[in-house]
Amino acid sequence: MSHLIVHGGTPLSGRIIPSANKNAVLPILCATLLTKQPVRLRGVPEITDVKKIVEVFRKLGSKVELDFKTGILDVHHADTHFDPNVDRLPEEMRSSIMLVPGLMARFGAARIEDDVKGCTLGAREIDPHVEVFERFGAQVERLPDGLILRVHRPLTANAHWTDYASVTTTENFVLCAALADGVSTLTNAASEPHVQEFCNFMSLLGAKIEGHGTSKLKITGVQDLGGADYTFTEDFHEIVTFLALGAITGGNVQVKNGAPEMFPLLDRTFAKFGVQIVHEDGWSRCVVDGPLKVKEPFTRNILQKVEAAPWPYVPVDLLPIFVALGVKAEGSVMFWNKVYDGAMGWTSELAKFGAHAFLSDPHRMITFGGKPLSPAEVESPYIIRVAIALLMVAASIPGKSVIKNATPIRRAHPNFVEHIGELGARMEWVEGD
Ligand SMILES: CC(=O)N[C@H]1[C@@H](OP(=O)(O)OP(=O)(O)OC[C@H]2O[C@@H](n3ccc(=O)[nH]c3=O)[C@H](O)[C@@H]2O)O[C@H](CO)[C@@H](O)[C@@H]1O
Ligand SMILES: C=C(OP(=O)(O)O)C(=O)O
Repeated sequence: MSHLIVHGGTPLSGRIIPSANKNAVLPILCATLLTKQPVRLRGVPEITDVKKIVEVFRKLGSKVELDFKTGILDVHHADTHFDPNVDRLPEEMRSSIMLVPGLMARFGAARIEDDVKGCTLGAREIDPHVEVFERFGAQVERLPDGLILRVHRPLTANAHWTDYASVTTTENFVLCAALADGVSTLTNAASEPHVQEFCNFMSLLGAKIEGHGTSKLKITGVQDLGGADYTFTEDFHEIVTFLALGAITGGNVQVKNGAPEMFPLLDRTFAKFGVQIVHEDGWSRCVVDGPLKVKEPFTRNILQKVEAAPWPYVPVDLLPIFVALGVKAEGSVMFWNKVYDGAMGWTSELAKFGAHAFLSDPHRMITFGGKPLSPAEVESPYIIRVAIALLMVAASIPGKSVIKNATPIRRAHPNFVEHIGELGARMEWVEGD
């Protein structure tokens, strides 16, 4: 287990270039299984989830050359083999489930391990995925530790309408439909920036997708997909995180941002905490004027609030980042996670800093910010962005804090500590129990 020692109190300032978005990189890596042509990916981040997928590709006989220094990954699934009774897929990461379509399309069989749950955010169902696989013709067999899926190829095109806009279910639908026989449609598709990036990559491989970025996708199956040379775009999660780190420490951070058109709601959310975000010439910067202060709503007797839900709402993965600002900013804010039922239970860790955060119910938390904070030893749940939020609070308090079990950060953010060190952050990893 890795812990982070944070020496807080230094305003973070400077320019920083974000990495690629884990939630775009992983489905794109899984998509490469659908083609027998070589694929080159550029800007691949050095994160543990990427390493796990690459390891499984190598075990299955695919050729992978990966250099994290240049960020270039060459993958060629030419001599790939798979036996669902022998081969296992990576666990403790949600993206594992997106290896299923490639395996089904190539080998007519795939597995889902029971532990494809990823961050401990609450219920993370596999049923919407299984329904998609069944729609494409899969027969499902229950094992003690997972599922085996068998299917005749090519997969059968279909029209499907999901219960809710699920990110990885949408990606799995597109992966299955790309090589299916006929035209498939998905209603209630997810449209997060990483889903859009994934669809762009699929189109580059030769998939025929209409409706990118909307809630209805139409995919016309093709016989084969080709190769590609693709460069990842900047991760909007990292952009928001770096800007928020600048704001919470009273610094001045500028982040490269090639897609400011994705930011209007995020900018307004920052403004609720008294933080102005300025986008200029491909860069975004945070501007703070004195201590953070919550913007009072005009409506009397209601709380300021941040509602997180599937895109185009504020993404649930960014909610903890705004909670950290809520702890710091003077005033009260209600945070509402409309997606997960177990993502808000870390108020007790915030209290160790002296923060006042109240868990109203499994989906809602209220911060009463601006209380005096002091350094503390806190423990992160297995949730990437909560580890970061705790780090943010610690970075804003003069003195030494410890974030125990901060390892999940390494699942999504390459060399995070070194990276923000360039902005003046003073932190180090230590190994322990
Ligand atoms: C690898 C990857 O891309 N992971 C992301 C992906 O996970 P993932 O694709 O697993 O998330 P889903 O969009 O499927 O939602 C996860 C869970 O939330 C619940 N749910 C979701 C939406 C909804 O309207 N109602 C509802 O109940 C369900 O229990 C569901 O199982 O999207 C999540 C939501 O943006 C992010 O937190 C994860 O970082
Ligand atoms: C929750 C996340 O990832 P996963 O779905 O892989 O757990 C995340 O990226 O914040």
